[in-house]
Amino acid sequence: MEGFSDRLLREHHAAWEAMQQHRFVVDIEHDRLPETVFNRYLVFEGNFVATAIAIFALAVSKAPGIRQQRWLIGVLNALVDTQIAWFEQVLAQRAVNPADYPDSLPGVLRFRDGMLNVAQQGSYEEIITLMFGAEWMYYHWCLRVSAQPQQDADVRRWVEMHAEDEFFQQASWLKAELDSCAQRLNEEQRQALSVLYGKVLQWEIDFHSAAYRD
Ligand SMILES: Cc1ncc(CO)c(N)n1
Repeated sequence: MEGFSDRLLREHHAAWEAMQQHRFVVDIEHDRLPETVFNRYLVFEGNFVATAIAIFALAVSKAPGIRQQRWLIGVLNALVDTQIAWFEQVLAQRAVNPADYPDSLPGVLRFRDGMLNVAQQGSYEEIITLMFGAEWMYYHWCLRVSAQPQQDADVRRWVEMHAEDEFFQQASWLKAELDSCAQRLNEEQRQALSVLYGKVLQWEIDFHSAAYRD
């Protein structure tokens, strides 16, 4: 039988494909992403790590048991240590000053506030839907693009970080957890999660488009 996560992928195939073929993704695939776009994206992403920490912390507090909490705390640890450190190092090395790239753009704010509001107001299942939406999509484009070369070592590393087995395990855990959560929901609740998943993909598309603003 089709799992719930595969149902979401099927129901939102058009938005999924729009993200997989987003200008940002295809520019990296063809090794032609403008440096200013990547620098701006790094600032937006670095700021989003703080939001992601808040979202995963809310998931820990709303999780149904210790098994889920143990895994999610591992994710939090990676965000707080490895990810934050990577952004500090890469922004310094590229001499990118976040103040030069204001992130109060509609696409960035909708993504950040949309995700954070759902995490604050919503259920554990909704938070799992958010993060499955973000990570499974990201893993897939990075895996495809990692087969092509990127000259900029930071762009290359960024793609690799999201095509590696560790990130695949994280995205797969969210997928399996969502399938398991959905078994305990009625059809109306599943429909609501499907609507939410569609929003996440659209928020992602708009977030990635925002990096092109000059
Ligand atoms: C904007 C965005 N979406 C998804 C991911 C995957 O974690 C990410 N790092 N950034």
